[in-house]
This record gives sequence, C-alpha cells and structure tokens, in this order.
Amino acid sequence: CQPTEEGALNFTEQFNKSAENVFYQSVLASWTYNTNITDYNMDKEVNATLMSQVFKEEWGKQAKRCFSGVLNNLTEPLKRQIGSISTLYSANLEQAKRKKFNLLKSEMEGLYAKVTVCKPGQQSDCASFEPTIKDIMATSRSYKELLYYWETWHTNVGQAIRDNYTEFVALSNEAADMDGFADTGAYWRSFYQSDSFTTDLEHLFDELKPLYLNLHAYTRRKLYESYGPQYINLRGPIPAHILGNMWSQSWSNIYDLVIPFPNKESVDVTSAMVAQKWNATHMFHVSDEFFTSLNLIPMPQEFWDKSMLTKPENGRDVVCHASAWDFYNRKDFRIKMCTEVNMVDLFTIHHEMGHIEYYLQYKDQPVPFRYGANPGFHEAIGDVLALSVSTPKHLKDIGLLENVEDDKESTMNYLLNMALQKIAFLPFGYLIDLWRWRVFSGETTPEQYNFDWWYLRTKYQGICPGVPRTKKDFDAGAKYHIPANTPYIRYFVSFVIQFQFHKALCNASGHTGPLHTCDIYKSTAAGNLLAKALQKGSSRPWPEVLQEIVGTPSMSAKPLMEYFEPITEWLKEQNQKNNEILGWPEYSWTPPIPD
Ligand SMILES: CC(=O)N[C@@H](CC(=O)O)C(=O)NC[C@H](CC1(C(=O)N[C@@H](Cc2ccc(O)cc2)C(=O)O)CCCC1)C(=O)O
Ligand SMILES: [Zn+2]
Repeated sequence: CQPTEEGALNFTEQFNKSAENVFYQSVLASWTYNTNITDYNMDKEVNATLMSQVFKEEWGKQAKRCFSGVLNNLTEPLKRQIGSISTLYSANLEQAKRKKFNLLKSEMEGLYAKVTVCKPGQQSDCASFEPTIKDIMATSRSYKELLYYWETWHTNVGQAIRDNYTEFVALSNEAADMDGFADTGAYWRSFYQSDSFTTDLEHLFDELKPLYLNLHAYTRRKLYESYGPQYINLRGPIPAHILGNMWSQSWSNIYDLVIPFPNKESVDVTSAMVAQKWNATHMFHVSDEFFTSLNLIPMPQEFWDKSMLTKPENGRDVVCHASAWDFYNRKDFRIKMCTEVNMVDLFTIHHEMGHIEYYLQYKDQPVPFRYGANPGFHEAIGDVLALSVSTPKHLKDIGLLENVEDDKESTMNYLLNMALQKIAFLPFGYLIDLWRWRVFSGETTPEQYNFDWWYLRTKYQGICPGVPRTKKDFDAGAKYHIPANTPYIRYFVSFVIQFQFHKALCNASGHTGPLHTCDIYKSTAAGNLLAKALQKGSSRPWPEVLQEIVGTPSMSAKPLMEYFEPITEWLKEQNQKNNEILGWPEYSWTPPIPD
C-alpha cells in the first residue's frame, strides 16, 4: 500500500466496497436472532460476528501498518476514516477470547429477553416483561403488587446475568486497551471527541437539577396523598416501584396521580387511539407522514415488508425492546418493536423512525461515516419530531383530541405531562454511565456493583428500593442497556440537545410564541435544515454540525429550561405553598415492608 493521500483514497474505497457485504451479513444474523431467539440463531449470530471481526481485524491492521506514520499528512475526511477503520474494539481479541466475548454478549441479551415473572404463589402463570410486566408497572396502583413485580423482576434478571457481566467487563476492557484506551469507558467517551465532555455533562446536570428537585418534591407530595404517610417520607427518597416505570426513569404513567387540574381534558390520548381502533401499522404510517410532511425521506417499501412491528403471536421468543436497524447495504432498514396501541408507544415509534431517517439521510456516506455526528444526535432526531406531535394542537390535528383549550390550566397539565417524561429522565440518563464508567475503570468492583448502583440512584434520582437489596443482587443488570452493552450517556445528551434542535427548527418554521406550543408539522424549511445535518453522518466534528443547525457549537440547557419555564415556575409555587423540602435529606430512610 502507498502511505500517501492517493493510497489512502484507494484503501478506503476498497474498504467501503467489501465492508457493506460483511456488515450486512452480521446485522442480518443479529436481526434473525433478535426476532427469533433460539440456540441455533444465537450460534449463527456469534459466528457472523466472528466473520465481521476477522474483516475488521484484517483492514484495521493494514490501516495501522500502512498509515499510522502519515495520518497527519492526510486530508481530514481520510484521516477520520482511517482512524475509524483502525479502531478494532472486540476484533482486537485473540480468537478464543473473541468467541467468549460474543457468546457472553448474546447470552446476556437472550437471558434478559426471556426472563419471566410469575404471579404471586403461582409458578405456572408466568409472563415476560413486554407487555405484561411493563403494563403492571404502568397501571397498578397497589403498593404491594408493584413491589412484588419490581422485586421479582430485579432479582430474576439481575442474578441471571451477574457473573456473565463481570467476565464480559474484563474482556471488553482488554479489547479497549488494545486500541490504546484506558478502559471501555474511555473508548465510549471518545465518541464525543471532547476533553471537557465529563465536566460539560456535570455542569449541564447542575443547571437542570433545580427543575428535577421541584418535580421530585411535587410528585412525592402527590404520592404521599395516594399511598399515605407510612410509605412516603416527605423528607426522604421515593420508593422506586411506584413511579409507573420499572426503572423510575419516566413518570408519565402516573400522570393521573399528579395531574395539576384533573377537571381539564387529559392529554393522554391512549383511549382515543383504542376507541378509533388504531393498530401498530397505522401508528407507523402516522409517524412516517409527519417525517414526509417535513420533506424528509419516507420509509422505503423494504422497511414495511421486513420490519417486525408487533410481538409475534406464535409465542416465538423475541427481544421486545424496541430498536432500529441499519443493514449497511443502503436499501434495507428495519424497526423491531412489540408495539402496543398507546400514546407512549406512538412517541417511541417516532424515536425509532428518527434512527431510520438518519440512516436514510447518510446512506451514501463511506461506511465509517454512517453514524451520528455523536451518539446523542442519533437519539435526538425522533424525539425532536415527537415534541411537535405531542402538542395538544397537533394531537387535535390528527383527530386524537377533541376540544383543545389554550388556558393556563390546560398548559400546566400538558407541560407537567412532558416534564414527567423529560425532566424525570435526566438524573437517570446521567447516572447509568457514571456507574458503568466506574465499573470499567475498576473503581467499582463486582463486590460493590449493587452498593454503588443504589448510592447513585439515591443521590441523583432521590429514589430508594422498596425492599432491602443485597450484594448478591445485580439491579443494574435489570436495565436492558447493561446486558446489551449499549452506552447510555447518549440519552442524557439527547434530552438536552433535542430542545436546542426543537428551538432552531421552530424558528426555521416561522413559529412565534412560547416554545412548548410549537409544532413544525409540514415545515419543509425546518425539515431541510435538519436533513442537511443528518446527511453528514459522522463525517464532520459534532460541534460544527450542531452550530449549523442551532447556531452554537456547544450543548446548552437553556432551550430545555425555556420550554419548561411555565411549569417549573408553577411547581416552585406549589412547593413553596406546601413548604416542601427540596431533595431528600433523610437519604437513608427506607419504607416499611408491607405484610
Ligand atoms: C440495532 C440497535 O441497537 N439500534 C439502536 C439505534 C442506533 O444506535 O442506531 C436502537 O434502536 N437502540 C434501542 C433503543 C430503544 C429505546 C431505548 O432503549 N430508550 C432508552 C432511553 C429513552 C427513553 C425514552 C425516550 O423517549 C428516549 C430514550 C430507554 O428506554 O431506557 C426504547 C424506547 C425508546 C428507545 C433506542 O432506540 O435508542
Ligand atoms: Zn434511540
């Protein structure tokens, strides 16, 4: 090979040609396993991953051998591509360790997907997480029942994968180390190419913390009124299992318990969707129509033909956790989702379709550039559009809301509902990788996995387990992204920048008035501004791409705070009226165990 610009151009063109086929095979094998969990398909996934690792190793070693001395003489795009091709991660490992790494990962995914929880005292009547357990956590208002499902789920899945995870961490660190990273956490943080990344995140969280404390205090008061003083300490953390979500990461399912003005029309349109006999396919078409109204690319026919939009009836084991898939052949893009007809899933569909739109927009980039400007960008796209779709005005436009009133009380109801989804999430989105970076760096040993987990969960989220947890438990493992080894800080980044994007697209659409009323539906100006950024994939540094859309090269909490300003003021007033304590000074309090 020639270590010249010319040679690098040649090298990357050759790589791109063969990469598409290899990556397609590997993604297809993963898709087949995720949509039909059998030992045979797991074996095929492991082997297909081995093939793509061999490919990456070949090209990565060649790239390093040929260009490591001349990287700085190459033009930026070639330098970025060669750098990406040279980063091997698990393909660094020697054969036996590589196989073990793949096996552990596939096994943990399969175990997580197949864990069931049985009805109290009935070992014959057991159900999987989606939809059954998920729905119980969302709709049950029985403290005792919620606690049973919370505890059994965490114990069953955590203990199932605990030992695999410890072994997996060691192999993952070894692989990252061979790329020159201190550990896997350092490798993951490198996706953001910023030495100030962790301090930027800390500053953002500190800026947003008052919003969370006010929402937390108000919600705790409402839960106190519902569950009584024996289970809620107004100066302590909230029991984790009564917030409407298995991980207390989104509180929108307890909207009915906290709605400020119950006499006003509720913005939860699930009942309207059911009454109008919406089904999964229709929900996806409604989402697709929103994307095309912005002059974005429609879902291709192959998407409709090959996606899995609902949980198979025939009892096949599938990974129900929703996901979007790029098959790297510029034609095949799919979503796998066990869709239920409800409002939360309508927004999840927009989230997943945001991934597909990004894949479509950058599909003609060289393979190393077919990623988000940073992973947070990829997570933000769908949510940005969902911010418009969730406005009462838009829900009325698509026939899901009857009369929409524009008075203060309706605004408070709407913004509180959004806060239960977006503000409640912030500490959770922040702490997951705080915990994982410490695990990868070795600061958190397997002995301390669970202690550190609950230390961070109480410190940042102001929640506590409803029953004592021991170090035999592995509660972090009960969250999909840990066994799936999917980084999580991308969601915290997304929840901040999606409001920067929203504000910029609203301006581009000519919106005037408060940010929370903006609906960019049918604005091709907004869509074109977004598309330009998406087409770049990961070919340009993310601050440059961010600057192009929102006018500033750095993450800012200001647009999020502007969006929620009316409700944060209202919450402050409520909390002052009730003399609420903000925070949980009695942080070691735990609730009594129901008999
Ligand atoms: C092949 C592959 O893996 N593809 C990637 C995409 C890619 O990398 O190209 C992918 O599809 N990942 C799955 C993951 C699914 C979801 C998720 O896990 N969400 C987080 C946090 C959150 C919560 C609320 C919210 O509004 C937004 C995010 C959680 O539920 O904790 C589930 C529901 C929403 C998104 C996803 O789509 O990000
Ligand atoms: Zn996502």
